[in-house]
Amino acid sequence: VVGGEIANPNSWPWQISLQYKSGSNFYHTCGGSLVRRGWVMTAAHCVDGSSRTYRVILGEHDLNVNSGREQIIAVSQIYIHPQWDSNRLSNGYDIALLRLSSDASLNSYVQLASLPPSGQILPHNNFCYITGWGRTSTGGSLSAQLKQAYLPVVDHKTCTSSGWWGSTVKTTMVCAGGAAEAGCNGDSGGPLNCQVNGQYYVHGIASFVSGLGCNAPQKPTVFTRVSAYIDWMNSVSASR
Ligand SMILES: CC(C)C[C@H](NC(=O)C(F)(F)F)C(=O)N[N@@+](C)(CC(=O)Nc1ccc(C(C)C)cc1)Cc1ccccc1
Repeated sequence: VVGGEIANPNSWPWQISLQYKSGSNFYHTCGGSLVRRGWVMTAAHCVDGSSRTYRVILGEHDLNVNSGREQIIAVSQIYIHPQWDSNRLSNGYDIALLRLSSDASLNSYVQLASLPPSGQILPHNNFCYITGWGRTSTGGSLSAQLKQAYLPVVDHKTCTSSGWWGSTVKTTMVCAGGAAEAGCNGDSGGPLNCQVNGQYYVHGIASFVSGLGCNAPQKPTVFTRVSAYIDWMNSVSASR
């Protein structure tokens, strides 16, 4: 997250750290959201095509400190959207569901995300926050502690205009930010937390930022629009 501030610990209790194993260590690679006690929602590009071993950490705040609030659970199965194509990021479908090897325990540090109603489109400037442990500047380092940044929604009409993202952005995506604050590598898969009627809903999954810079002008952070994939998620997690 570029800009913004360190979040109050566990104030986004559905945020998870997705980590992959390399050698005998695990490394943070993406964010994600706990959507059911045994299911995490993240970006397809986070778990693409690799035969890696993944785990999720719930109740996390500082990646380098064990607070005792963390729950570390292995990923037992990965369900990537069937129309996802890693060579066609601009087609969308950048969404995946991770089945956990055991159910998370819900408490004040670990809670389920609220998902929006199917098809819901938020208005321009809707109040949202991005959260994550991603780079704190373009080419910078990851943040050890969870960060948050105010990222208001940029409507589709603005986001797809010339000078902005143009036709790269589809209606199955949500744009947010476009000023000094932005998502960056390592925030991928994490939530865009949007306030609707005083409650936070995970309305986006961090998908991509400009290759010119995480907070390049007129290139807001682009998220997978969660409300476009409610039926798919229900079909996957219902039967398993
Ligand atoms: C892994 C890629 C596919 C997605 C990755 N996503 C993120 O970093 C996210 F925003 F989700 F946190 C990203 O944007 N990676 N970049 C590497 C940029 C990138 O790949 N962006 C991008 C944008 C559009 C497209 C397609 C839709 C034209 C492909 C890649 C980050 C970056 C930005 C500036 C300098 C250095 C690194």
